[in-house]
Amino acid sequence: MKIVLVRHGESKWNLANKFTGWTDVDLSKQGYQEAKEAGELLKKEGFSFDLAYTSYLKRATKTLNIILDIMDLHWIPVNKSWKLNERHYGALQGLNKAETAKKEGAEQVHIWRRSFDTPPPALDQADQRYPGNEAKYAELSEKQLPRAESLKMTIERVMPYWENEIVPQMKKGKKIIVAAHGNSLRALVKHLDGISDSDIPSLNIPTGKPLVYEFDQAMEVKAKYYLGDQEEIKKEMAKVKNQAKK
Ligand SMILES: O=C(O)[C@@H](CO)OP(=O)(O)O
Repeated sequence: MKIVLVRHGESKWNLANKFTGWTDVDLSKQGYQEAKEAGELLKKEGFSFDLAYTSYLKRATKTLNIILDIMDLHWIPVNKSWKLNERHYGALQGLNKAETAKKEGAEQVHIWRRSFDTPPPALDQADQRYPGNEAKYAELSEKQLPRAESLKMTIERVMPYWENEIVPQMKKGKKIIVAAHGNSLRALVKHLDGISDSDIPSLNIPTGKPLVYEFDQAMEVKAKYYLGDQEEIKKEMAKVKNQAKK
C-alpha cells in the first residue's frame, strides 16, 4: 500500500513570510508552478490515484486540482475536510515571521512555530479572523472552532481523520493522494515516523514536493521518500526552517 502526501505550493503569504494558519490565501505564481511540477513528476514516475483528500483552504485544493489536471485525473472523488486544514495560528495570523521574531525574540517565535504543545496567542472570539465568522466552518461546534492550535491540538483532529477516513480506504486498495499543509502534514508524519515530542521541532516540510509512504498490510511504514531532486528538497526544508530569520 502506498500513499502520496503533498504540501501545497508556495502561497502568497509564504512569499510575504506571514503566519497564515486558517487564512485562505491563494498560491503565489511560484506556487502554481510548484503544483504543476508536482503533477508532472507524479505522472513521469508512473503514479496514479483513484481517491484524493484535501482541506478547505484554496492553496491546498488548488494544488490538488492542478496535479489532477496534469495527470488527467479530474474524475476521481475528492474529499475535503477542515480537519486537514493548516494548524490555526491564532493571533499571529497575518504577522510577518521575521518582524515577530525581532519583536518577541527568536526563541519565542521558534516555540510558537515548532514546539509540540505550546499554542500561539489565541484569537479573541470578537476578532474578525475568528473562523466562526466564515460560512465554510458553519458545520463546526463552538468547541471545535479553534482560536489557536498547538501541533498537539492539530494532531487531535488530523489523526482521527487519518484513522477513520483515509486508512480504511487504503486498506480497500484505493490509491490515494492527500494535499494538505505544513503543520497538518507534520502531525501525520510525526505519527507515521514515530517522531518523539522532543524531536518534532526539527521537522520541516517543503512546499509542492510529493512525499511517498509505503506500508505493509499491518500499516507499518516500509519506505518513505520524497520524489524529485533530493538536494533541492533539503534546501527547501532549510528555507522553511529559517523563515523567521529573514
Ligand atoms: O504560516 C503557516 O501557517 C505555516 C505554514 O506556512 O507556517 P510555519 O511553517 O511557520 O508553521
